Amino acid sequence: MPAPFAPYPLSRPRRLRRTPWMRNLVQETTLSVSDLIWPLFVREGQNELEPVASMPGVARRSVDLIPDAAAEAAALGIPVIALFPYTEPARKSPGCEEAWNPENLVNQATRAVRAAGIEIGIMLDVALDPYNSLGHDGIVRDGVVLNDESLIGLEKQALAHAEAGADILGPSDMMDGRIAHLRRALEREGYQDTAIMSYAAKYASAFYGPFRDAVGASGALVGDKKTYQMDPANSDEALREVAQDIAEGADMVMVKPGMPYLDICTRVKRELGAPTYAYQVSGEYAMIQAAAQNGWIDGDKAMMESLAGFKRAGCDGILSYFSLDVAKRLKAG
Ligand SMILES: NCC(=O)CCC(=O)O
Ligand SMILES: [Mg+2]
Repeated sequence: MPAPFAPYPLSRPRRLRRTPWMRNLVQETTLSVSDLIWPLFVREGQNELEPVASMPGVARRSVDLIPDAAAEAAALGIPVIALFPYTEPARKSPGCEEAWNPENLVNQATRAVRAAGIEIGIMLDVALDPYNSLGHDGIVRDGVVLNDESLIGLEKQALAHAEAGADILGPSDMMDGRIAHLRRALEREGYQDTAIMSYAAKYASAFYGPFRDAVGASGALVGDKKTYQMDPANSDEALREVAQDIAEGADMVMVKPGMPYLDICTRVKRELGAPTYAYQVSGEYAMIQAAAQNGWIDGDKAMMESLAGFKRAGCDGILSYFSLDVAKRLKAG
């Protein structure tokens, strides 16, 4: 039989796929528990564990339950948890003052984890949307999301989070100049060791829907976020955004969402070489869970494959709602 292409039969790629040990030997990337950041939702009350309907398997926990979740993550080797608040509507305002309340939910939860002596990193978002009655990440006046005025609030929020004990701040607001502004404030106030993981290339995406449900922001948002989050059509612009945040003092950078933007992850890692993370956002999680619940895909396998994709694309780590399940699977081997 004639060879269908020149190297065959000298090259038979299937040789390297014959057995599990051979497949392990030639595996190019590995997903490890140390790649994972686990987002958790915090709510008011005592001993409350409230499922989020649009995110099967995800719940909002009252502050008192956060240390147990953190301890479980730490025991599995997950390096970082990220805390997000479900803010009661009565605590939201156009001025977003709850964002820098030392006693807001994420600050309380951070202190509770610290008080319990759990060895795990804590990341807190810096953005005004969970606290804004208008649902936007910055201060709104006459229908416009104001850039420089928003930085003043973001600075107060960042300092309150650093004071509460956050190890990593995640500015997710996409205002221009926020990283330099926050970095200077942190230096000035003595928080020089507080790391910044910038949501540097954050797209105006339809995949955030379930998250807004989880934090109670779905009803609040007036209009859309296209004047500050990026156009999904753009790639070079992401490189400029990320380079700017690194120059302004970001220690780590993030691409968000994840799966539809793996090309951006690859470019950012290759061209800028910074510690690069992807956020596998709520809509990506919900798609996999919904299909799995319908029996249309094997949810566990799809979960592991989706995270392997981030590593192959060049990411150093992933924020994923699957983190706990992934860590358990990796431990089981
Ligand atoms: N700043 C954090 C998010 O906006 C998360 C979005 C999502 O999971 O859909
Ligand atoms: Mg920017």
